[in-house]
Amino acid sequence: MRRCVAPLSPLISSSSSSSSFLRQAPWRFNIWESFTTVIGNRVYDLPVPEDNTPFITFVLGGPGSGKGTQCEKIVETFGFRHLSAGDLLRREIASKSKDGSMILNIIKDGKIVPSEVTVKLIQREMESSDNHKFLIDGFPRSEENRIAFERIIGAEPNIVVFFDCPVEEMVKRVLNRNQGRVDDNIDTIRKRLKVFEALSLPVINYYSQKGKLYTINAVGTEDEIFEQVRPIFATLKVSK
Ligand SMILES: Nc1ncnc2c1ncn2[C@@H]1O[C@H](COP(=O)(O)OP(=O)(O)OP(=O)(O)O)[C@@H](O)[C@H]1O
Ligand SMILES: Nc1ccn([C@@H]2O[C@H](COP(=O)(O)O)[C@@H](O)[C@H]2O)c(=O)n1
Ligand SMILES: [Mg+2]
Repeated sequence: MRRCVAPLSPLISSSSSSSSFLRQAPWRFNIWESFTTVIGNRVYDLPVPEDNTPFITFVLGGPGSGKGTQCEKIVETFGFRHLSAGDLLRREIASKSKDGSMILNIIKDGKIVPSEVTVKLIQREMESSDNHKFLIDGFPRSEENRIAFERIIGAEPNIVVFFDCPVEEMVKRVLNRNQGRVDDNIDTIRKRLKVFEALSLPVINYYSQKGKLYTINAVGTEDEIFEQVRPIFATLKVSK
């Protein structure tokens, strides 16, 4: 069935905000319809759930590859909810929660926070969200992250988008970011790149083998890169 609806937000927010959807089996999440949605004067095909089942996109890539930048564009164009694992962890530090200082030390060292901590933060955001189309940015960073998500959330990603960027470009972008992040210095960047290669690349390969991976060449202007991203979301249709 195809319907023309505008604006986007009423489509994706729903009256019943059940938190039990996360506990359902992932193979039940495949009932989707395609709607034609008008945003401004442009028309896109969007995946729209028939009910409140989540549509989960993992967004992966090395430090500074442009995940956060492209997620903002996906949110603007396709109305997803953006959950950055790094931002959730930084919020814990800022709120001085019991895990805050442990998280800060790990981030300064470029290492990975225990999976249970990160997944619980993601779970809280997912369960309280009216929007069930999620971009989970910077997660999973390791096989341990991936397995903890499957165990705690009880779901797998529908798709995985990987921003493939050369190391020199990532280093240049991070060093120019200027957002006052404690990990945006050359020593921590080196450590993060090692962690990316040793722990994150195996996860990317895992999703490639499962046929869920979309690889984006992350070199170019932000707009050029988004033109590679756009068709992934514009044509997503999950058949009944
Ligand atoms: N295509 C691009 N060309 C040049 N600079 C870019 C591009 N995309 C993003 N940037 C800039 O590079 C920096 C890193 O981008 P961003 O924060 O989106 O990366 P990230 O993958 O989320 O990194 P991290 O994993 O460290 O959070 C930012 O300052 C951003 O403005
Ligand atoms: N799944 C994750 C994600 C992030 N971290 C820690 O946060 C740092 C910053 O993450 P960004 O995505 O904002 O770059 C990262 O280097 C890790 O220390 C994590 O532990 N687990
Ligand atoms: Mg980021």
